[in-house]
Amino acid sequence: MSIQSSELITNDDGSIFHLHLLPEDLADTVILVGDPGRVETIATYFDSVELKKSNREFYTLTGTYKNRRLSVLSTGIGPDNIDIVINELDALVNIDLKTKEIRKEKRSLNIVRIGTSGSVQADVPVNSFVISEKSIGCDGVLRFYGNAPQVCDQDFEKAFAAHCQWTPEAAHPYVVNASPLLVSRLHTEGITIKGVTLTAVGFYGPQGRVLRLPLAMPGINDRITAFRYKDYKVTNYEMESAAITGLCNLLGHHAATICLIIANRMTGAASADYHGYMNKLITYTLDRLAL
Ligand SMILES: O=P(O)(O)O[C@H]1O[C@H](CO)[C@@H](O)[C@H]1O
Ligand SMILES: O=c1cc[nH]c(=O)[nH]1
Repeated sequence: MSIQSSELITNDDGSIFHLHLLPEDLADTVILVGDPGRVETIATYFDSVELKKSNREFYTLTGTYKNRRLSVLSTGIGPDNIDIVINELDALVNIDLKTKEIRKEKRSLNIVRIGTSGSVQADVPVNSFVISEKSIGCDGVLRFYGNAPQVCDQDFEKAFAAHCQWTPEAAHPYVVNASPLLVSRLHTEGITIKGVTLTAVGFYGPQGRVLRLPLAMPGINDRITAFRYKDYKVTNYEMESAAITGLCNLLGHHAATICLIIANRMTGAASADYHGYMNKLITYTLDRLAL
């Protein structure tokens, strides 16, 4: 049965609606970044570039690094964009865009986010590299998908919401696991830290920042810092990891996030050399993916 044109929109050239990509434009390993400028930075390390396409905040570049074909794509900021990006990446590989029929043989992509992030633990300092072994989604995106509970750790969710006194007026947090294969490929003892990443739906209030507006959950960051579940503690805040991981788990793709800590919310420190360390994180990650 084919999907209606209103549900899966394509452009005049046959490309998918927002990403403006054709199936052949995409490598099996896709690096996601928030900032379109970071796509160009990553490409400076490539041996060759075969394609550049952009629409809105979605800038895609495909090329090779040490003979491995990779695509790099900017998502812009926030989990709402992730709903678009992951559904469209999946459609590119698992739906025939001409007939709009779901393919019988499914393909799995490796999707790795390279991001920036704020630490919520004094012992996870600025300039460290954190791999999100688990992500806690406070964004609500996954809650719109009927089979979401199948990929969520509901005991962890309940413990987190109870400890943090999470308001029922905000979306109930969901907890998802990164691909163990990608986590072990990206992790090196002494270089990366495995952690639990909180995906917020905004940068200010949703990450407990107060400028002129009071918080609905005062003291939330202290409760997040103190939270423990089994051997886990929350390490960092960003804005995409849980939505990427949750949707990839539902759709059968492998996903992981690795972030540079640019701010420490507990000590008040900010990275003095964010771009230098981002370059180090990029080359580290490219080398791990090229193995
Ligand atoms: O540096 P990127 O990848 O954009 O990631 C982080 O930075 C943005 C906020 O400044 C959010 O997208 C957050 O997730
Ligand atoms: O504190 C931070 C830093 C980067 N990105 C975020 O989302 N939060």
